[in-house]
Amino acid sequence: MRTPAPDARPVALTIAGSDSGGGAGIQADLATMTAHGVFGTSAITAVTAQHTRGVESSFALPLEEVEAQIEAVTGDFAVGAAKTGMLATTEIVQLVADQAPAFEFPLIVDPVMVASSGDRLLEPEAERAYEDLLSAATLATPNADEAEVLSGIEVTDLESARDAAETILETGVDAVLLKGGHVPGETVRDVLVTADGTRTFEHPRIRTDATHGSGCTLASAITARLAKGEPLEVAVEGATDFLARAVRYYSDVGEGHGAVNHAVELRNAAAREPTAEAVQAVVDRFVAADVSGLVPEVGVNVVGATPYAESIAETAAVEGRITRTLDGVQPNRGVRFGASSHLADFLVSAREYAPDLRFAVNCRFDEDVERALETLEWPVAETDRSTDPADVFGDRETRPVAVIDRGDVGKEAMTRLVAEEPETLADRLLTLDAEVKE
Ligand SMILES: Cc1ncc(CO)c(N)n1
Repeated sequence: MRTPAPDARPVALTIAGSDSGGGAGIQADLATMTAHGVFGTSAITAVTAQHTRGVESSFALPLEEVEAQIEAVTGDFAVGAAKTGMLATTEIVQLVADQAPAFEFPLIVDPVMVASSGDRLLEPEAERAYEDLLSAATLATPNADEAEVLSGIEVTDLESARDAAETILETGVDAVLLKGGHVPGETVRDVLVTADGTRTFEHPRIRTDATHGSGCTLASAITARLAKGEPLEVAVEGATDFLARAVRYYSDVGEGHGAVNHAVELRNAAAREPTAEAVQAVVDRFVAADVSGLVPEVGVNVVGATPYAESIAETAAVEGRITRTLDGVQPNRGVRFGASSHLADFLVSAREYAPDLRFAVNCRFDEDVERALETLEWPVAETDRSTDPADVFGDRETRPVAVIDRGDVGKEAMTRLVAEEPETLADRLLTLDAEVKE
């Protein structure tokens, strides 16, 4: 028999409703906990028939069954943190409020009242019972509408958000994270208020309605991080960053707006090795074909971004670039993440507007290259220091495959090729090389 190799992980608990649509509720919570390396347990309060367009029906479980689930989990597991989501009825809110003082772990209360589709998920009478539950909680995570219900203060800006959060603190909850997603503006500001003060977490707003599951995902990310032992502010910062990516790279599922992507970080991490291998394969083709004729003074680099890359650290490139040798071209060192600065920065900026672009290579620019590009009739864009990447990559119809920079005093002229796939990138450079040699 084989020796088992147990994997001990922190445990988190979600007390929430089931979303048959998978984006929100228990399904979002468990996926988010898994994505954080935490073992997720659950107590289901209600079953909803739901999809990306709305809630078709909702059925609250008998109180004893909710209680039995919470007791089953807390009586056996070393729960590190718990969260509540949809609690559906006054009785369930009251049940959790009665149990919460005995919890030996932090409790995050996401006071779910209305789904992003506009459908109610809590009976209106239950709103008052939340005060009891909050008195035993570590953190409440209301959105602007829920904060208004809980505090009586309409949240329209930072100041009213702080006022509402401070009013909610009077219930006895240790901290309030008032989420800014529902407050208009180019920047989303989530305000964390505790007895010690206020801290704001800012993210550029993402132009999408695919926010189904965002509240559940944020609260679960905080819960998972607290279960792992992160201090509250660190957990909130990490969780808001996690959600920003989950929204930008949302799951385009269902006929409605889609759902947040709980797996982005996991998938991005898993894509690192294949991305580095793809860059290496492109480099190998350039070495085999000997692209010496296209190598500029500064050398050639090949950069590959993981599918959800937003920083240079998430791009792989040749350390020391590819340079000319006596017989052909050679990479100076291996492929490593964060090895390129210029070309990687170019690719990361392009990805702000063309997020499916994943690979780039730079090469020489001169009259021969310009002539070859004209013959090939590729879409070409021209940039200089002042060009905004939005103008180059913003429109999918006119997206260039080559971007030329004619250079400046002390700055070598350069061609950059981009592609969605590594093979396409290599084909393009080799085609250009052949055309230049014509
Ligand atoms: C089950 C469930 N919980 C929470 C939300 C909030 O989005 C939802 N839509 N469905």
